[in-house]
Amino acid sequence: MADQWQEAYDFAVQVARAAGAVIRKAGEEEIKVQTKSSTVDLVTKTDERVEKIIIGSLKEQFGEGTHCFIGEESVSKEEPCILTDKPTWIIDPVDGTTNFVHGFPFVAVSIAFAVNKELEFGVVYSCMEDKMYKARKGQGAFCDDEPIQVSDVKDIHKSIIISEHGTDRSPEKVQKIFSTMKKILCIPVHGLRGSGTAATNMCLVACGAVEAFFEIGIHCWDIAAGAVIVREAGGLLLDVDGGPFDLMSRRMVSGNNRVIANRIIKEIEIFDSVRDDAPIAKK
Ligand SMILES: Nc1ncnc2c1ncn2[C@@H]1O[C@H](CO)[C@@H](O)[C@H]1OP(=O)(O)O
Ligand SMILES: [Mg+2]
Repeated sequence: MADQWQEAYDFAVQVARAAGAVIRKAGEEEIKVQTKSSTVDLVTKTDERVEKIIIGSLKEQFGEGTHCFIGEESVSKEEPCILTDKPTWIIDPVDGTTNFVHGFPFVAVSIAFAVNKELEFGVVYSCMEDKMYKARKGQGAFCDDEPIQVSDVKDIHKSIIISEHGTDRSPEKVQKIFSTMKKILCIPVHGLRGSGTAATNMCLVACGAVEAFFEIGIHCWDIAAGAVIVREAGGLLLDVDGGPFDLMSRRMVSGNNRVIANRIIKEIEIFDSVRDDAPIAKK
């Protein structure tokens, strides 16, 4: 059964490419913006439309009842966000919505597939750059069909680290985020970056452009596909406290190796975040 999910993997690549073309076209037209959890948490008709296209194509191909779906826009309409043992697609139709709205050219379609709660493959299409990142468990990671690998830098002083500011603007959280960034910058590292899309950030770790990406507040759909790509490129995933990575925890460090990841973890000021799979009343 080694190739059981090959058809699904190939189909996910096709669907991501088609979704990216829809996003590129929508970016040329007027974009109407709405907000979700706060005034800086943006959503557009394109996010909803592209998610419907992706889930519609997958349901048509693989049947309605057998596969489950966790999609950013469906979850924000209160559909459940629970990972079960069933084959499950985890989808962010437009990762980097703020970038999309502003014309900042990093926007990704992220599609992952998990079975028995284990990620089988991930596809990230960085649609403005037209770069297709993909990985399947045990088969390596690729960008536009070329194998990719994490960087071999072990000296933190020679690293670039990526993170994001998130959408929570409470001064206490912003203070912790900036305090962490200040400490990392002053190690010192070569640089701090942020592309505005978690999925793309993970691909930048996977292809060796940066050494690590960490964030608290991201959701499972932002990082599920990237998680497979980072692992298959030789990198690792950890919790921000150094423990095992938990896809639903909304916390993650992805690094090229443990030396770099551990050094970053030493500086991270952790703040609370409500798990993706928490009961809806708690969110
Ligand atoms: N509350 C949150 N805190 C931190 N990052 C978030 C977030 N909600 C979404 N993100 C994601 O983190 C990156 C930027 O911070 C984007 O990938 C963004 O995804 P989105 O564009 O799909 O919302
Ligand atoms: Mg996202």
